[in-house]
This record gives sequence, C-alpha cells and structure tokens, in this order.
Amino acid sequence: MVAAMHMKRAFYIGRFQPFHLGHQAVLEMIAKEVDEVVIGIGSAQKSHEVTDPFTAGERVMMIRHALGDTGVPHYAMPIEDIQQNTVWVSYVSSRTPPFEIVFSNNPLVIQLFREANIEVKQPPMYLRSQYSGTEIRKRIVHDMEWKHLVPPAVVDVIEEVNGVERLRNISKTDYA
Ligand SMILES: Nc1ncnc2c1ncn2[C@@H]1O[C@H](COP(=O)(O)OP(=O)(O)OP(=O)(O)O)[C@@H](O)[C@H]1O
Ligand SMILES: NC(=O)c1ccc[n+]([C@@H]2O[C@H](COP(=O)(O)O)[C@@H](O)[C@H]2O)c1
Repeated sequence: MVAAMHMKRAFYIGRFQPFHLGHQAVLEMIAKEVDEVVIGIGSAQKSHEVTDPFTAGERVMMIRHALGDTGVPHYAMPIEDIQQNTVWVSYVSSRTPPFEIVFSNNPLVIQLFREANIEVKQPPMYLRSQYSGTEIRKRIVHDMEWKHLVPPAVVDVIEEVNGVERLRNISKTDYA
C-alpha cells in the first residue's frame, strides 16, 4: 500500500471584494512555502452591498480564473460569518481541508488562530494604497481607472456579471 503523502497546507481568508493583485502576490508568496493553499472566501453570505458587492459564487469564479495561470494549487471555499468568535476557528476547521499554518494581516483572524495555538504568519503588504478592495470599489463607483489593479480574469468576471453597473446602482442614495 502506498502511504498517503503529507501535504503542507496553508489557510488564507479574505472577503475578496474583489480579488486583486495584492491578494495574488500574497498567494504566490504563500505557494512557495506550502504545497496547497486553502482560500477562505469570508462573509460568504454577503453580496449586493457597497462594501461587499459580489456573491460568494462570483468570488469563486474570480479566484479560479485568476489563479489558473499562476500555478498556485488551491481550494477556494466560501465561509459564512457566525455570531460567536469563540468557536470560529473550530467552525472554519470543520469545513476546510486540514491546514497547519495561517497567513493573515487581519487582527481578529490573527488573534483567534493564535489563541487556538495555530501558527500565523503576516505576509508583506504589496502596494497597499492601490491594491485595496476599498480603493478599487471607490474607483469603480466614480468611473476612475481600476482594471490595472486586478488580474485580467477578474475584469472578465466583473464584466460578465454586470458588476460595474451593480456597484454603481447600490451606491446610489434616494435623495441624490
Ligand atoms: N495589497 C495587499 N498586499 C498584501 N495583502 C493584502 C493586500 N490587500 C489586502 N491584503 C490582505 O488580504 C487579506 C484579505 O483582504 P481583503 O479581502 O479584506 O482585501 P482588502 O483589500 O483589505 O479589502 P477591503 O478594502 O474591502 O477591506 C487580508 O489579510 C488583507 O490584509
Ligand atoms: N465570527 C466570524 O464569523 C468571523 C471571525 C473572524 C473573521 N471572520 C471573517 O473573516 C474574513 C476576514 O477577511 P478580511 O481580512 O477581508 O476582513 C471576513 O469575511 C470576516 O467576516 C469572521
């Protein structure tokens, strides 16, 4: 019988609203340290909100197509939020492939995994002022250049789902 190969897996979670070149750079760096990356698509229940415009399914598409060309072996899994932070690490672990290290710069994520004695590394920030979901959503709403900040595959997904129009519509107020 052939022994099962032990794969080293990392966990990386974000809302990916949208997936951008900063996320891609982090994932390429993580892929040099481990065999596979488990990508948690956080706040999976959210969509059609100014800070969370895209559905979990649309974010799965962005990640699959963007990483297709990069050779980052990964599983992208939607993860809904829960009310209780105290059980969040067990909740995440109960629905993902096993992982032994977490990469994050989110203070709550870091705190919760470290309290559960899981190793956390903080990846470097890549051009944070530009490569930021908040900045990209702002540019889309205000009809400014944004396509150079995301992988080409993400532009295709946003266009396929009429994401620009959606984001502009949900940003409107009823008294403008
Ligand atoms: N430019 C970047 N370089 C490296 N890491 C990044 C960069 N932008 C975001 N991250 C990290 O990626 C993870 C997921 O981030 P997230 O999906 O919230 O992106 P974001 O750009 O911070 O989005 P938002 O502005 O909508 O909060 C977090 O740990 C975050 O710190
Ligand atoms: N209690 C919870 O459900 C819980 C706790 C910590 C982080 N999260 C999620 O992890 C993700 C972290 O990603 P960001 O770095 O994009 O904020 C978010 O979607 C956040 O909601 C959820």
